[in-house]
Amino acid sequence: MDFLELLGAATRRNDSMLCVGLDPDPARFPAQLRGDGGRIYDFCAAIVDATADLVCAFKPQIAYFAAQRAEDQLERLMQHMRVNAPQVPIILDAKRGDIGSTAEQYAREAFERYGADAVTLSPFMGFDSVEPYLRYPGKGAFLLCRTSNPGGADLQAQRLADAPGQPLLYEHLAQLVQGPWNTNGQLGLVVGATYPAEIERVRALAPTVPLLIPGVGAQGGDVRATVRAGWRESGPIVVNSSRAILYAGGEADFAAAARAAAQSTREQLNAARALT
Ligand SMILES: O=C(O)c1cc(=O)[nH]c(=O)n1[C@@H]1O[C@H](COP(=O)(O)O)[C@@H](O)[C@H]1O
Repeated sequence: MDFLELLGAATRRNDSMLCVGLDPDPARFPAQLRGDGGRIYDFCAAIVDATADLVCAFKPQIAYFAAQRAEDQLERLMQHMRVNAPQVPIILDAKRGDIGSTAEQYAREAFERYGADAVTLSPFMGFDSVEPYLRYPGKGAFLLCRTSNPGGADLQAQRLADAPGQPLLYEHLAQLVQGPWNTNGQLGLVVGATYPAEIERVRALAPTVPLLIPGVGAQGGDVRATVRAGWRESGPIVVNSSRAILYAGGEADFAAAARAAAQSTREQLNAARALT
């Protein structure tokens, strides 16, 4: 099954548009797992097992593993998800972006070393920095478009004076991803839940591509406004929440608390969709 089929199947099966982000910070682990970073796998595997029937995707953030010299634990976690939650696609959040020859190595890392179903990429270096990922049939790539952070507007909201219709940079990117860049239907866009008006604009310009939407939960994005702006019958959304789910509990009950938080977020998303 390719990424889009997996995403569609998981969304239907679990009746969920929620992606649980795996951003493991050992300083916030429950006491029994705190320590030298050696228990990252155990923490994340417990979260995966507690939420696999509630999500449409998981999104491990590679920096949290690399910073702890824990890439081996990310490999084990990817394997764990493959075996224990094979129906849930995995988006490796690495936000890579480099010249073609280096992008080939990053693509190998994401799809061959880690076995991800999709990645996040920065499109700043242009199409030839994205194309190596598209050589992997069936794999997905989400390009940063209008990100959830306030500084995202510094560049993304700049007007392109010499492009037809003078779009903003993020609008131009949305058009490219809906059109000429999306040669095999593998691309999606990242838009922040913190900017629903921009989500709506991106959705108007890119009506069918999947949108990865982080920013609900810890960053305060509004669930209802996010779904209203981004969800369409023909255009899936993957709404990510990381810290608000991972650290919902804190102590021995962390996995159960994460499950309850995931369940509540999923229900809020579905309720918002029912009103749309
Ligand atoms: O690409 C991303 O996933 C991403 C894009 C964006 O615009 N904003 C954003 O927060 N993210 C990621 O989404 C996650 C958000 O985490 P929480 O704020 O804890 O829910 C982090 O892993 C971020 O790196």
